[in-house]
Amino acid sequence: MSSVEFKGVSKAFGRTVAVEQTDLVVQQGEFFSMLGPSGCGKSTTLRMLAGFLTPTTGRILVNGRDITDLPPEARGIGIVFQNYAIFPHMNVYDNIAFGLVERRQDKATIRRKVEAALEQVGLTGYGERFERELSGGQKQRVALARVLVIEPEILLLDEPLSALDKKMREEMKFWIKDIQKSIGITTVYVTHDQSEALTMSDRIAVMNEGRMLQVGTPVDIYEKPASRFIAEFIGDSNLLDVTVVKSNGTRCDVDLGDGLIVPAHVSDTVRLTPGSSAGLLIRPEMLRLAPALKGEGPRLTGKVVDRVYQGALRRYHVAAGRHELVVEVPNRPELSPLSPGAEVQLFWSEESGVAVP
Ligand SMILES: Nc1ncnc2c1ncn2[C@@H]1O[C@H](COP(=O)(O)OP(=O)(O)OP(=O)(O)O)[C@@H](O)[C@H]1O
Repeated sequence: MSSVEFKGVSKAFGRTVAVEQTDLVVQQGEFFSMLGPSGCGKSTTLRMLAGFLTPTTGRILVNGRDITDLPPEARGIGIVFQNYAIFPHMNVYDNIAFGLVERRQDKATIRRKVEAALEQVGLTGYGERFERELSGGQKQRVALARVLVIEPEILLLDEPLSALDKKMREEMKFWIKDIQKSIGITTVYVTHDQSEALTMSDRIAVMNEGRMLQVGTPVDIYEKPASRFIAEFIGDSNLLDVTVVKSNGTRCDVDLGDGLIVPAHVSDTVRLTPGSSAGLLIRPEMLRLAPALKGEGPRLTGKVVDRVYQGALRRYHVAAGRHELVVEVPNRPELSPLSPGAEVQLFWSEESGVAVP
C-alpha cells in the first residue's frame, strides 16, 4: 500500500505557482526527501501534506484515504520544524506529554508513553529539564519525541537539522535515520542540504521552480542525474560541453571536440538526440591523473593549472584542450603530488561519464 499519494497537486499564491502539477507516491516505511534550492516549493508541498495549506488543484491520500479536506490534527501526521518549537515554560516531560494530555489519555498511560519516548530518543532522566538547559541536538530530540509519542502514521521533518552546528548535524543525521528505520514510519523530509538527503533517504525528489525534476535513489540522483541542474546541484561536478553522436537507451557516444569520441551513460528517464549538444558529467573523484598513458578507457590529455591542498584530498585544476576539469585525488603517500605545468593524462571509467541534456 502506498502511504502518501499526490494526485495532480498544485499550489498557486496569486500569480506565483509555488508547486506545479505533481504526482507522487511515497511508499510505506520509506524515507523520502524533497531537496532543492530556496523557493523551489518544498515547504509548500510539505505544508499541503500537513494540512496547513489547501492545494489549488489535486488530491492528497494517506494510506488510500483522501485527507485533502481534513484539518491538520485529523490527518495522523506528526511534524518537526527546524526551530525546535518546544514550549519554554514546560519541562521536557510535560512537552512530550502535551499531545497525550490533549487527547485525554489517562495519567498512567501518559507516564508509560512519555518514559518510552524519552528512552527512544536517548533522553532518559531528562524529564525535569527545561529548554534552556538543553543543547540544540537535545531540543530536537525532545521535538521528535513529542511527535512520536502520539504515534502518527506519517512523520514530516522540515529542515530539522539546519539550526544545529556541523558536528551535531552529522551525528543527528545518522540518529534520525536509525530511529526512522527502527520504527518503520513513513517519513517525508525537507532539506536544501544534499549531503543530508544523500545520507538519509531511500529516495530523493530534486525540486526546482515548483517541479520535481527527478525522483530516485541517492545513487540514481548522484550517479545518473537527469539534467544539468541536478548534476550541478548535487555534489561537485565537471560538466564538459559535448555533442551527442549516437544514443541507444541508457548509453551514448559523445564528441568532446576535435573528433575525440567517448562512451557515456544516460539516466533512463532521459532521451538524447544525435547531433544535439549536451553536458558530460564526470565527478572530480571519478577522474584519475597520471603522467603517462596507462590502460584502456576514455581519456583526455592536459596540463595541471593549479593544486590545492585540502587535507584528505588534493584538488587539481587541469586544462585539457577547451575543457577545464577539477580532479580530486586522495592524499596518500604513494600518490606523489603533481606540480602546476605538469603534462598529465586524465582518465575515467566508462560508467562514471554521464551525459545530461
Ligand atoms: N504564503 C505565500 N504567499 C505567497 N507566496 C508564497 C507563499 N509561500 C510561499 N510562496 C512562494 O512560493 C514559492 C515556493 O516557496 P516554498 O517556501 O515552498 O519554497 P522552499 O523550497 O521551501 O524554500 P525555503 O527553503 O526557502 O523555505 C516561493 O516563490 C515563495 O516565495
